[in-house]
Amino acid sequence: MGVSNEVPETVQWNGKQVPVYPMETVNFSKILCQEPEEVEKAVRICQTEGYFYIDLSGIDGRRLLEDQEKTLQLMHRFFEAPIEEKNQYGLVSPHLGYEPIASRTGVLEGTKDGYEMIKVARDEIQRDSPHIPDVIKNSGDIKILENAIAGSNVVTKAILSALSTGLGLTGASRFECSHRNDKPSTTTLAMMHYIPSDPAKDKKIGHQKHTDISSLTLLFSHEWGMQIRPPGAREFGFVKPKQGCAIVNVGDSLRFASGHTMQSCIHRVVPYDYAQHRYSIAYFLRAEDTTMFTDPAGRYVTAGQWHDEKFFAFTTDAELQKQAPAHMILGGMHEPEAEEEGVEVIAAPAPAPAQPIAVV
Ligand SMILES: O=C(O)CCC(=O)C(=O)O
Ligand SMILES: [Fe+2]
Repeated sequence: MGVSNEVPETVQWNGKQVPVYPMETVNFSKILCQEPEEVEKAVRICQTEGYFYIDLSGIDGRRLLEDQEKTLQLMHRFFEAPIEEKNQYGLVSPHLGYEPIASRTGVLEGTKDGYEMIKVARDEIQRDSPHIPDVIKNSGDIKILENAIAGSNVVTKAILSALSTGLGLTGASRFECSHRNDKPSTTTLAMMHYIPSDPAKDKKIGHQKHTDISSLTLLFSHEWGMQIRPPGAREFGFVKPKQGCAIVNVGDSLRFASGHTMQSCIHRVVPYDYAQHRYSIAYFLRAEDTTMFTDPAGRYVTAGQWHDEKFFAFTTDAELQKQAPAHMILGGMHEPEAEEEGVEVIAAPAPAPAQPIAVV
């Protein structure tokens, strides 16, 4: 089934009408029971769109919503702390530690990003003395982070399992078998704070366009700002935060593991209300480091290598990033030409060079 081009709603933003794209909703309680209709629906959505709301408002999911509210309070305390305290360990590895504002390319040409972020890896929180800044490391904090990670793991694993079932995968070919809980991976909880910014004058703005490295991303935010570009769509549009729901994105690893039949969701973040602070929590469920995939260039790579290369492309300066193969930032997803990006027209990605960019 194709993606509908109908956009039922628009909002006035940055001097023009911008679409608000519809998103289907998958019910978590039904997925937990692997109800065939819901499983089929999840598979169809992943193959055609690559994003959906997951309804967590039932008894099985709402404790996770409560965990996220507690995580939000912890984030406020963390982001209000002095920079030396937030940066106590720096960025220990790409999926663990603190990244200050302007560490990456921003959403507009010539800008840096407009968010700071603290990441707590799933593997790390289970160590005796995890690298977590002291400001959020008392026993209550650790429990909150642990609950947020464990709850997000249950939700994303249930979805992954439903997708395996829906595709008729059995035994070792099921997706869960490359996402085992006790095997090393870059799976992580990323907590982000976007600063207020005005696209007309500020130079630290939003979050650049990309697809996620992950297999599945579970995203929580109360504020507007997330924009997606549905497969084949000519422009970015907003997605509405929906009460009782999180957003699920298909990322590159699942796209690759599905033989490139699932859609990786192209998205970015822009300041919706220029005066507003925005907070988001993303759980990136990633494949075991040693999982092998064929990437969009036909290379046989490990999940760990794809992660490191793409992270390097995200954080390198804008000029070098343009030299990265276009398939790196967008996971092999294609965009229609002459796109209108919704903030200003940004040059189409440079043609892919013959060689992939260096591995960090
Ligand atoms: O902040 C958001 O809503 C999205 C963040 C995001 O896309 C990411 O961290 O990969
Ligand atoms: Fe993302």
